[in-house]
Amino acid sequence: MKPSSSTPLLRVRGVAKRYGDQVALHEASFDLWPGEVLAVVGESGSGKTTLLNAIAARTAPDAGSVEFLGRDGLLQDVHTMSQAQQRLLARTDWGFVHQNPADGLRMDVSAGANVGERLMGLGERHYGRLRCTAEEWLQRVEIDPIRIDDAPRTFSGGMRQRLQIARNLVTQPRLIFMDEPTSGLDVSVQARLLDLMRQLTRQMHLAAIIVTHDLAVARLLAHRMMVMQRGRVVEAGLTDQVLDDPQHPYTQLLVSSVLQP
Ligand SMILES: Nc1ncnc2c1ncn2[C@@H]1O[C@H](COP(=O)(O)OP(=O)(O)OP(=O)(O)O)[C@@H](O)[C@H]1O
Repeated sequence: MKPSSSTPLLRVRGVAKRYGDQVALHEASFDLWPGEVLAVVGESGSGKTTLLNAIAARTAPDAGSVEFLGRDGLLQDVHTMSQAQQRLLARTDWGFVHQNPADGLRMDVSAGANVGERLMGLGERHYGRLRCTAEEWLQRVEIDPIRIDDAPRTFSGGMRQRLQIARNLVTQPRLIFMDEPTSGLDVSVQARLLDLMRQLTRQMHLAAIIVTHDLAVARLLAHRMMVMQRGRVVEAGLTDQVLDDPQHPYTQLLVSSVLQP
């Protein structure tokens, strides 16, 4: 398809997934624009992670299409590309921040190597440049560069998450997927991480899809949100509009349960 100013970064149409008899995801469709942050919210088991994994080509959907706007300006279906193309996308234009940092980091190699690895994957071999870029990125995510040779298993939970973000952003991706990036962290650590994520997405004009069960995360980070219940998108819209004036009874319940003391 030819690019135009009305071409989204990501075009998702009718994506569906079942596990055996169980429908985990009914047809989901949406567009995501460059620099836009979309939150996917809903209770446990509502299909958020299934949707995220289907979009990020981590699992194959049973139906539907996911098209991504390449640097050549063309939309390409990520599920019909070769595995080599998918891998290239995953380590260049896309990032994936896991809920558990151990799934996204190499816990026993140095922080510097964790950040430099994606650059090396793109052909950078100059040790001095790799180290310098890793130091810059540690600083950007508020990790003291003095820790560059330490392994993430010696880091706190918040530091590990920030390192995961640095590792993903070093290749200047255009889209980042995040699966419950702040859950399991102390409230003050969460607040700092959210602040950092907001700052980086804005500075880098980075689009993001963030799966969260926490409406406060959506409120703080997302331009738009989608609410899921039992595998269906039941409401979607601008974040403030959805949270301040929820239309669907399930969204109303979610919002009111947060407001209750
Ligand atoms: N690999 C799998 N095999 C079988 N069923 C699965 C698998 N993955 C997910 N499911 C089922 O699909 C449904 C949606 O799960 P999913 O993990 O997408 O929900 P979720 O909203 O991300 O939940 P949570 O917030 O708990 O991670 C659930 O009923 C789940 O049990």
